[in-house]
Amino acid sequence: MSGLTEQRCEVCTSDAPTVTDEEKRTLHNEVQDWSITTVDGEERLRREFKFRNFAQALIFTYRVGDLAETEGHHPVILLEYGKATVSWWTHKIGGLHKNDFIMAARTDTVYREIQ
Ligand SMILES: C[C@H](O)[C@H](O)[C@H]1CNC2=NC(N)=NC(=O)C2=N1
Repeated sequence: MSGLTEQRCEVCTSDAPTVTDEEKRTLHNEVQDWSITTVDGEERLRREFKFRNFAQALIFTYRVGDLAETEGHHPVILLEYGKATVSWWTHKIGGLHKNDFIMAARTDTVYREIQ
Protein backbone atom coordinates (compact mmCIF):
# COMPACT_ATOMS: atom_id res chain seq x y z
CA MET A 1 0.00 0.00 0.00
CA SER A 2 1.33 3.46 -0.90
CA GLY A 3 2.12 6.04 1.76
CA LEU A 4 -0.65 8.05 3.35
CA THR A 5 -0.02 11.06 1.09
CA GLU A 6 -1.09 9.07 -1.99
CA GLN A 7 -4.23 7.62 -0.40
CA ARG A 8 -7.83 8.82 -0.62
CA CYS A 9 -10.36 8.80 2.18
CA GLU A 10 -12.66 5.78 2.30
CA VAL A 11 -16.36 6.07 3.00
CA CYS A 12 -16.76 6.07 6.76
CA THR A 13 -20.09 5.06 8.28
CA SER A 14 -21.22 5.84 11.82
CA ASP A 15 -20.62 2.22 12.86
CA ALA A 16 -17.00 2.27 11.67
CA PRO A 17 -14.50 1.49 14.43
CA THR A 18 -11.92 3.97 15.63
CA VAL A 19 -8.32 2.93 14.98
CA THR A 20 -6.85 0.36 17.35
CA ASP A 21 -3.87 1.30 19.52
CA GLU A 22 -1.59 -0.66 17.19
CA GLU A 23 -3.00 1.04 14.09
CA LYS A 24 -2.65 4.40 15.85
CA ARG A 25 1.03 3.78 16.58
CA THR A 26 1.74 2.70 13.00
CA LEU A 27 -0.21 5.53 11.38
CA HIS A 28 1.10 8.19 13.79
CA ASN A 29 4.61 7.19 12.75
CA GLU A 30 3.85 8.60 9.27
CA VAL A 31 2.65 11.96 10.63
CA GLN A 32 5.05 12.50 13.51
CA ASP A 33 4.68 16.29 13.48
CA TRP A 34 1.07 15.87 14.65
CA SER A 35 0.06 15.38 18.25
CA ILE A 36 -2.81 13.20 19.40
CA THR A 37 -4.98 15.16 21.80
CA THR A 38 -8.25 14.35 23.53
CA VAL A 39 -11.03 16.94 23.56
CA ASP A 40 -14.41 16.16 25.16
CA GLY A 41 -13.36 12.51 25.32
CA GLU A 42 -12.62 12.32 21.58
CA GLU A 43 -9.10 11.83 20.19
CA ARG A 44 -7.90 14.22 17.50
CA LEU A 45 -4.78 14.82 15.44
CA ARG A 46 -3.52 18.39 15.86
CA ARG A 47 -0.69 20.44 14.36
CA GLU A 48 0.24 24.14 14.30
CA PHE A 49 1.56 25.49 10.98
CA LYS A 50 3.60 28.72 10.99
CA PHE A 51 3.59 31.30 8.15
CA ARG A 52 5.22 34.65 7.28
CA ASN A 53 1.91 36.49 7.61
CA PHE A 54 -1.86 36.19 7.63
CA ALA A 55 -2.15 36.06 3.83
CA GLN A 56 0.01 32.93 3.63
CA ALA A 57 -1.95 31.28 6.43
CA LEU A 58 -5.16 32.14 4.58
CA ILE A 59 -3.94 30.55 1.33
CA PHE A 60 -3.01 27.39 3.27
CA THR A 61 -6.41 27.37 4.97
CA TYR A 62 -8.19 27.67 1.64
CA ARG A 63 -6.16 24.85 0.07
CA VAL A 64 -6.79 22.52 3.02
CA GLY A 65 -10.47 23.43 2.85
CA ASP A 66 -10.51 22.63 -0.86
CA LEU A 67 -8.86 19.27 -0.17
CA ALA A 68 -11.48 18.59 2.52
CA GLU A 69 -14.30 19.31 0.10
CA THR A 70 -12.76 16.99 -2.46
CA GLU A 71 -12.44 14.16 0.08
CA GLY A 72 -15.70 14.84 1.91
CA HIS A 73 -13.78 14.88 5.18
CA HIS A 74 -13.37 18.15 7.05
CA PRO A 75 -11.02 19.60 9.68
CA VAL A 76 -11.27 22.27 12.31
CA ILE A 77 -8.87 25.08 11.37
CA LEU A 78 -8.01 28.02 13.64
CA LEU A 79 -6.65 30.78 11.40
CA GLU A 80 -4.49 33.50 13.02
CA TYR A 81 -1.80 35.99 11.94
CA GLY A 82 1.13 33.81 10.86
CA LYS A 83 -0.37 30.55 12.09
CA ALA A 84 -3.02 27.95 11.29
CA THR A 85 -3.89 25.19 13.73
CA VAL A 86 -5.48 22.13 12.11
CA SER A 87 -7.33 19.34 13.90
CA TRP A 88 -8.52 16.15 12.24
CA TRP A 89 -10.90 13.61 13.68
CA THR A 90 -13.99 11.76 12.46
CA HIS A 91 -17.04 13.39 14.01
CA LYS A 92 -19.46 10.57 13.20
CA ILE A 93 -17.42 8.01 15.16
CA GLY A 94 -16.18 10.41 17.81
CA GLY A 95 -12.52 9.66 17.32
CA LEU A 96 -9.72 8.77 14.96
CA HIS A 97 -10.17 6.85 11.72
CA LYS A 98 -7.49 6.07 9.12
CA ASN A 99 -9.01 8.90 7.07
CA ASP A 100 -7.78 11.39 9.65
CA PHE A 101 -4.19 10.20 9.28
CA ILE A 102 -4.48 10.33 5.48
CA MET A 103 -5.77 13.89 5.68
CA ALA A 104 -3.04 14.90 8.15
CA ALA A 105 -0.40 13.58 5.74
CA ARG A 106 -2.03 15.38 2.83
CA THR A 107 -2.22 18.57 4.93
CA ASP A 108 1.54 18.31 5.41
CA THR A 109 1.91 18.10 1.61
CA VAL A 110 -0.12 21.31 1.18
CA TYR A 111 2.17 23.01 3.71
CA ARG A 112 5.33 21.87 1.94
CA GLU A 113 3.93 23.09 -1.39
CA ILE A 114 3.34 26.57 0.05
CA GLN A 115 6.82 26.99 1.57
C1 LIG B 1 -22.67 13.92 5.16
C2 LIG B 1 -21.17 14.19 5.21
O1 LIG B 1 -20.53 13.41 4.25
C3 LIG B 1 -20.64 13.76 6.55
O2 LIG B 1 -21.29 14.52 7.55
C4 LIG B 1 -19.14 13.98 6.67
C5 LIG B 1 -18.70 15.39 6.35
N1 LIG B 1 -17.33 15.63 6.78
C6 LIG B 1 -16.84 15.00 7.88
N2 LIG B 1 -15.66 15.34 8.39
C7 LIG B 1 -15.19 14.78 9.52
N3 LIG B 1 -13.99 15.15 10.00
N4 LIG B 1 -15.89 13.84 10.16
C8 LIG B 1 -17.09 13.41 9.74
O3 LIG B 1 -17.70 12.54 10.39
C9 LIG B 1 -17.61 13.97 8.52
N5 LIG B 1 -18.75 13.57 7.99
